[in-house]
Amino acid sequence: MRQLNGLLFFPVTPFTPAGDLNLTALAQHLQDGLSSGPGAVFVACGTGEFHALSVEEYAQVVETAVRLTAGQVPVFAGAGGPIATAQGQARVAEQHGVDGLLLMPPYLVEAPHTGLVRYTKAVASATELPLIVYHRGAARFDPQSAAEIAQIPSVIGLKDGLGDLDLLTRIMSTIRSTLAGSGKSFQFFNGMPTAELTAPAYRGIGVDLYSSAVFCFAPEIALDFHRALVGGDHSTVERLIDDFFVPLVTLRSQVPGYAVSLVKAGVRLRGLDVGGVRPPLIDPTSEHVSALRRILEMNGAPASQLTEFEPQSSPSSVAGLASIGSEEAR
Ligand SMILES: O=C([O-])C(=O)C[C@H](O)[C@@H](O)C(=O)[O-]
Repeated sequence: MRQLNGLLFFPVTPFTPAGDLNLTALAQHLQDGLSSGPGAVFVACGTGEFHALSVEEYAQVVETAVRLTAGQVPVFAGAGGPIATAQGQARVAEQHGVDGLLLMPPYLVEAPHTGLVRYTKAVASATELPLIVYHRGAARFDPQSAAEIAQIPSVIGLKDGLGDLDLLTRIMSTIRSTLAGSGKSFQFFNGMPTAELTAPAYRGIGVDLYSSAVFCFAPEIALDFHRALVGGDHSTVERLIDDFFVPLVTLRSQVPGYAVSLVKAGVRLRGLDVGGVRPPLIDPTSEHVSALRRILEMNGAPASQLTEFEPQSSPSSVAGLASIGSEEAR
């Protein structure tokens, strides 16, 4: 397949107020995102609450994404969990015509590198699809094991969500020398939560591609940042980091899981009702949603499109954190 480029769109998965899959809202969300010109669509991944989808829902999300995208850009789908589940997802995604898979880290267990290599090979053996391996959580490779998976013919890339640039530089170097002369091209991705914040640092070690969850709810800001970064417009990069991404990450860091639930709240704030998140994630408190609204407004996100939002949960564990507001949001 052709090399990926541009800004990578990781859509949310909308739910109805009753908590069911909302395919109508998903179609709208995909159309909105596609109209802003992403480089690829990655459905049912972290931002898309991969961990919370049933087998049937996964198939519906993938089918909708492939149909709506209609070949404009490549579509990748998440796959993971128990080997048989990941293999089943890979087959379903392949039947629906996706262009590739993002292999999610295994849950719960910690495994040695040899086990992670075997896991990757087992999923790869079930499909013809190209695979990008997500380097995050329990899936921590060292340079040698990363080079081993890079030699699996269908593995085309590594998406780093660890943020250890020392390790990643050594992994990249080992993969480069391992694949030298093989003719195989291999891509690296910055897959950190709110990847824009670290995008300049990743670019410094040669990783230009990154996933953007912000693209879901503020595509104009995500694209301005991407253009500035690619074009070497340092003052715009710094301005957006200072005025938008740092306040957003400060807010995001208040509660585990906000990397996803704040994104969903952001999509709602911009006018599309994509519902809340499924447990174990929780929706942001109304104070945190107000802080997000302020961050958007201060960065020129049109206020006229902002809609009110009633959070579904305000657990006591976050009540004391609700003070994040005008000061920190600035
Ligand atoms: O699986 C996922 O959704 C991601 O890892 C991508 C996110 O878009 C992340 O990079 C972010 O929050 O910008």
